[in-house]
Amino acid sequence: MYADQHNPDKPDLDSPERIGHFVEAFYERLLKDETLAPIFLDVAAIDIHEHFPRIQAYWEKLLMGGQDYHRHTMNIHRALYHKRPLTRADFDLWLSYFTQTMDEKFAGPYAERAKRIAATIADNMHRALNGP
Ligand code: HEM
Repeated sequence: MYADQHNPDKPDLDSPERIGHFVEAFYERLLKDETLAPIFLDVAAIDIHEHFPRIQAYWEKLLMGGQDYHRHTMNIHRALYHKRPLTRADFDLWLSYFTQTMDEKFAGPYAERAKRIAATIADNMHRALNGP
Protein backbone atom coordinates (compact mmCIF):
# COMPACT_ATOMS: atom_id res chain seq x y z
CA MET A 1 0.00 0.00 0.00
CA TYR A 2 2.83 2.41 0.77
CA ALA A 3 5.11 0.98 -1.88
CA ASP A 4 5.34 4.29 -3.76
CA GLN A 5 5.63 6.47 -0.71
CA HIS A 6 9.38 7.02 -0.98
CA ASN A 7 9.69 6.91 -4.73
CA PRO A 8 12.08 9.81 -5.39
CA ASP A 9 10.85 10.15 -8.98
CA LYS A 10 7.40 11.30 -7.93
CA PRO A 11 6.60 14.43 -5.95
CA ASP A 12 4.14 14.46 -3.09
CA LEU A 13 0.82 16.32 -3.35
CA ASP A 14 2.09 18.97 -0.98
CA SER A 15 1.57 22.37 -2.61
CA PRO A 16 -1.27 24.30 -4.27
CA GLU A 17 0.56 24.08 -7.63
CA ARG A 18 0.83 20.30 -7.38
CA ILE A 19 -2.84 20.02 -6.41
CA GLY A 20 -3.60 22.11 -9.50
CA HIS A 21 -1.65 19.65 -11.67
CA PHE A 22 -3.40 16.73 -10.02
CA VAL A 23 -6.85 18.23 -10.70
CA GLU A 24 -6.02 18.72 -14.38
CA ALA A 25 -4.74 15.16 -14.79
CA PHE A 26 -7.69 13.71 -12.83
CA TYR A 27 -10.26 15.57 -14.93
CA GLU A 28 -8.48 14.58 -18.13
CA ARG A 29 -9.46 11.03 -17.21
CA LEU A 30 -12.93 11.82 -15.87
CA LEU A 31 -13.86 13.82 -18.93
CA LYS A 32 -12.80 11.01 -21.27
CA ASP A 33 -14.97 8.44 -19.52
CA GLU A 34 -18.16 7.74 -21.43
CA THR A 35 -20.24 7.25 -18.26
CA LEU A 36 -18.91 10.12 -16.13
CA ALA A 37 -18.11 12.78 -18.74
CA PRO A 38 -21.77 13.48 -19.60
CA ILE A 39 -22.57 14.02 -15.91
CA PHE A 40 -20.06 16.87 -15.81
CA LEU A 41 -20.51 18.21 -19.32
CA ASP A 42 -24.23 17.71 -20.01
CA VAL A 43 -26.11 17.18 -16.72
CA ALA A 44 -24.21 19.78 -14.66
CA ALA A 45 -22.74 21.61 -17.69
CA ILE A 46 -19.74 22.75 -15.66
CA ASP A 47 -17.62 25.70 -16.70
CA ILE A 48 -14.13 24.26 -16.32
CA HIS A 49 -12.63 27.68 -15.61
CA GLU A 50 -14.84 27.98 -12.53
CA HIS A 51 -14.88 24.31 -11.58
CA PHE A 52 -11.12 23.56 -11.54
CA PRO A 53 -10.18 26.34 -9.06
CA ARG A 54 -13.00 25.15 -6.77
CA ILE A 55 -11.77 21.56 -6.82
CA GLN A 56 -8.24 22.79 -6.20
CA ALA A 57 -9.39 24.97 -3.27
CA TYR A 58 -11.37 22.02 -1.87
CA TRP A 59 -8.28 19.78 -1.80
CA GLU A 60 -6.11 22.59 -0.45
CA LYS A 61 -8.59 22.87 2.42
CA LEU A 62 -8.63 19.12 3.11
CA LEU A 63 -4.89 18.54 2.79
CA MET A 64 -3.27 21.74 3.98
CA GLY A 65 -5.90 23.76 5.80
CA GLY A 66 -6.62 26.15 2.91
CA GLN A 67 -9.28 28.79 3.63
CA ASP A 68 -10.68 29.41 0.15
CA TYR A 69 -13.40 26.77 -0.15
CA HIS A 70 -16.70 27.52 1.58
CA ARG A 71 -19.32 25.77 -0.50
CA HIS A 72 -21.70 22.97 0.49
CA THR A 73 -20.35 20.03 -1.52
CA MET A 74 -22.99 17.61 -0.29
CA ASN A 75 -25.92 19.83 -1.30
CA ILE A 76 -24.34 20.32 -4.72
CA HIS A 77 -24.14 16.54 -5.25
CA ARG A 78 -27.65 16.09 -3.91
CA ALA A 79 -28.99 18.54 -6.49
CA LEU A 80 -26.99 16.67 -9.12
CA TYR A 81 -28.37 13.35 -7.89
CA HIS A 82 -31.93 14.57 -8.50
CA LYS A 83 -31.07 15.11 -12.14
CA ARG A 84 -28.94 11.96 -12.54
CA PRO A 85 -28.69 9.41 -9.70
CA LEU A 86 -25.07 8.63 -8.74
CA THR A 87 -24.68 4.87 -8.26
CA ARG A 88 -22.13 2.76 -6.44
CA ALA A 89 -20.62 1.94 -9.85
CA ASP A 90 -20.26 5.68 -10.61
CA PHE A 91 -18.49 6.28 -7.29
CA ASP A 92 -16.20 3.27 -7.84
CA LEU A 93 -15.29 4.58 -11.28
CA TRP A 94 -14.70 8.13 -9.97
CA LEU A 95 -12.46 6.75 -7.20
CA SER A 96 -10.55 4.48 -9.57
CA TYR A 97 -9.60 7.52 -11.70
CA PHE A 98 -8.65 9.47 -8.59
CA THR A 99 -6.38 6.64 -7.39
CA GLN A 100 -4.90 5.92 -10.83
CA THR A 101 -4.07 9.60 -11.38
CA MET A 102 -2.50 9.88 -7.94
CA ASP A 103 -0.40 6.72 -8.27
CA GLU A 104 0.80 7.71 -11.71
CA LYS A 105 1.92 11.23 -10.75
CA PHE A 106 2.38 11.59 -6.99
CA ALA A 107 3.74 9.63 -4.05
CA GLY A 108 4.14 10.37 -0.36
CA PRO A 109 2.16 11.00 2.80
CA TYR A 110 -0.06 13.72 1.28
CA ALA A 111 -0.86 11.53 -1.75
CA GLU A 112 -1.75 8.62 0.53
CA ARG A 113 -3.91 10.86 2.71
CA ALA A 114 -5.72 12.30 -0.30
CA LYS A 115 -6.59 8.78 -1.50
CA ARG A 116 -7.89 7.79 1.93
CA ILE A 117 -9.96 10.98 2.26
CA ALA A 118 -11.37 10.57 -1.28
CA ALA A 119 -12.39 6.96 -0.55
CA THR A 120 -14.06 7.94 2.73
CA ILE A 121 -15.95 10.90 1.26
CA ALA A 122 -17.04 8.86 -1.79
CA ASP A 123 -18.39 6.21 0.54
CA ASN A 124 -20.16 8.72 2.79
CA MET A 125 -21.57 10.59 -0.18
CA HIS A 126 -22.86 7.42 -1.77
CA ARG A 127 -24.55 6.40 1.48
CA ALA A 128 -25.99 9.84 2.16
CA LEU A 129 -27.51 9.91 -1.33
CA ASN A 130 -28.64 6.31 -1.73
CA GLY A 131 -29.22 5.20 1.84
CA PRO A 132 -27.31 2.42 3.64
C1 HEM B 1 -19.88 9.46 -8.73
C2 HEM B 1 -18.96 10.30 -8.28
C3 HEM B 1 -19.00 11.79 -8.56
C4 HEM B 1 -19.51 12.46 -9.63
C5 HEM B 1 -20.13 11.88 -10.90
C6 HEM B 1 -19.35 13.87 -9.35
C7 HEM B 1 -19.76 14.88 -10.22
C8 HEM B 1 -19.67 16.22 -9.93
C9 HEM B 1 -20.22 17.27 -10.74
C10 HEM B 1 -21.00 17.06 -12.04
C11 HEM B 1 -19.94 18.43 -10.14
C12 HEM B 1 -20.36 19.84 -10.59
C13 HEM B 1 -21.70 20.15 -9.95
C14 HEM B 1 -22.21 21.50 -10.32
O1 HEM B 1 -21.41 22.44 -10.50
O2 HEM B 1 -23.43 21.64 -10.41
C15 HEM B 1 -19.18 18.13 -8.96
C16 HEM B 1 -18.67 19.07 -8.09
C17 HEM B 1 -17.80 18.77 -7.06
N1 HEM B 1 -17.43 17.52 -6.63
FE1 HEM B 1 -18.13 15.79 -7.36
N2 HEM B 1 -18.75 14.04 -8.15
C18 HEM B 1 -18.51 12.80 -7.62
C19 HEM B 1 -17.91 12.51 -6.42
C20 HEM B 1 -17.23 13.42 -5.65
C21 HEM B 1 -16.48 13.11 -4.46
C22 HEM B 1 -16.34 11.72 -3.85
C23 HEM B 1 -15.94 14.28 -4.03
C24 HEM B 1 -15.05 14.53 -2.84
C25 HEM B 1 -14.11 13.68 -2.44
C26 HEM B 1 -16.36 15.32 -4.94
C27 HEM B 1 -16.01 16.65 -4.84
C28 HEM B 1 -16.57 17.66 -5.58
C29 HEM B 1 -16.35 19.07 -5.32
C30 HEM B 1 -15.46 19.69 -4.27
C31 HEM B 1 -17.13 19.77 -6.26
C32 HEM B 1 -17.24 21.29 -6.42
C33 HEM B 1 -18.54 21.74 -5.83
C34 HEM B 1 -18.61 23.25 -5.91
O3 HEM B 1 -19.02 23.77 -6.97
O4 HEM B 1 -18.22 23.89 -4.93
N3 HEM B 1 -17.15 14.77 -5.90
N4 HEM B 1 -19.05 16.78 -8.84
